[in-house]
Amino acid sequence: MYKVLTLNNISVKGLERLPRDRYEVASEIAHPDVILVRSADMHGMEIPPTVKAVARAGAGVNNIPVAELTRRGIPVFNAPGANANAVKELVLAGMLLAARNICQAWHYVRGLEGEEAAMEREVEAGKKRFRGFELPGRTLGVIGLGAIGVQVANTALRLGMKVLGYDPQITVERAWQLSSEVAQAHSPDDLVARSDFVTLHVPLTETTRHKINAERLALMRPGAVLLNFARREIVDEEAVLAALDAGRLHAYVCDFPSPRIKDHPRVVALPHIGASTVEAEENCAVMVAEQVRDWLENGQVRNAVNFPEVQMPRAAGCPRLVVVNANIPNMLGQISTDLAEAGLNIADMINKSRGEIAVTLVDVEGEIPPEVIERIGAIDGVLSVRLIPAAA
Ligand SMILES: NC(=O)c1ccc[n+]([C@@H]2O[C@H](COP(=O)([O-])OP(=O)(O)OC[C@H]3O[C@@H](n4cnc5c(N)ncnc54)[C@H](O)[C@@H]3O)[C@@H](O)[C@H]2O)c1
Ligand SMILES: O=C(O)CC[C@@H](O)C(=O)O
Repeated sequence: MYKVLTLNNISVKGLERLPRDRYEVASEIAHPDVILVRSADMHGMEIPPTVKAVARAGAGVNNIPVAELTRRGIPVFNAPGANANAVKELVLAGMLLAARNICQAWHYVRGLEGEEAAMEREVEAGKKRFRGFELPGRTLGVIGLGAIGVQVANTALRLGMKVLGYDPQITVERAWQLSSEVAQAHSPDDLVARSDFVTLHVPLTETTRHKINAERLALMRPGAVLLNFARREIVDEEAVLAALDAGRLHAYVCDFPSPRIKDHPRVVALPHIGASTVEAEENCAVMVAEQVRDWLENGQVRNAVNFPEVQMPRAAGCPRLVVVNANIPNMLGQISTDLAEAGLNIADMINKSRGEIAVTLVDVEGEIPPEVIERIGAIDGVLSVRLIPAAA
């Protein structure tokens, strides 16, 4: 029985992919094999030695100690693209909220008092304060052209906007998806200087922390709108408040409230609901549940942020060894020598590496005695070795 610890609410649709006869899932469970998480902060958490995988039912993994888990030979899975449409829709809503001053106007109306005729007079008198602007012809700058950024860029074009993009590490897959009408910005400075709206879709890393700071805000067009549905720390909040107060920035729309920004009249801060749709929660949970299951039951890796992709069909009737090892010379040689010395024949084998980690799958003809597994586990550089019984 595999034990799965959930640190946040995970959609039932995903959990249903883990059959109850083989998986026990709970928010409190000793000796977990897997941890399923959304936004809970795992930095500083003691991660038990039984853990064989951590899975983020979402995109960002900045709440997970990925480097430490990599050193321990534990894959961290996520769900690339599974919540991208949900975030895209909220970004579009955010552009309209800012362009038409919708939150401020709504707030104004909720403060109105009195009888119908008086209220009508106040409405007509007050509405000029909320005059906005339209999207067609305006320029949207998208920083980060991954799953979300590409969808935001392509949809903005369909709304009649001009779109600039910046992503020096765009993948081939995303480049194929991106409309050829999206113009390339030469740098973040170039992008912010030429945009009426700037939207951020990069992961939080040391490189992206405070990507939008006072210097960059000073380059933005007067009256521009900044949207941040990526992570709070990508923006320097103090600098944003100063730009709003100076009238440079028209609005800051984000998914990350903090005490210092949430009440500013030109800030719209939502409670991290970018991925909070039924569809996105299901997509993410289903994707990571299936990936975790494939890892535990077949040793195959899909969508891990720290492990190589590894796929090998099961050889009929053969148990499988799953070895996680350091990406150094002669690991395969030592593993196959141990098997050969035990008189075991290898039916199929694959070895894939990424950075400091390699994964080796070996399908072996016949039973593998525990002492052979122990010997492989003791090879210098092997981080873990698991035996998966022959597929039924
Ligand atoms: N608000 C929410 O609920 C919510 C939901 C999903 C994702 N997110 C956040 O949005 C981020 C992006 O999500 P995604 O699914 O598009 O991820 P993704 O991995 O598909 O795309 C990220 C893109 O950013 C690019 N990038 C990285 N560093 C960059 C830099 N310095 N400059 C320009 N581009 C850079 C990468 O090349 C990649 O193409 C996530 O990491 C997460 O933090 C928030
Ligand atoms: O799980 C959530 O609700 C937020 C997810 C989002 O921040 C992500 O990075 O995918």
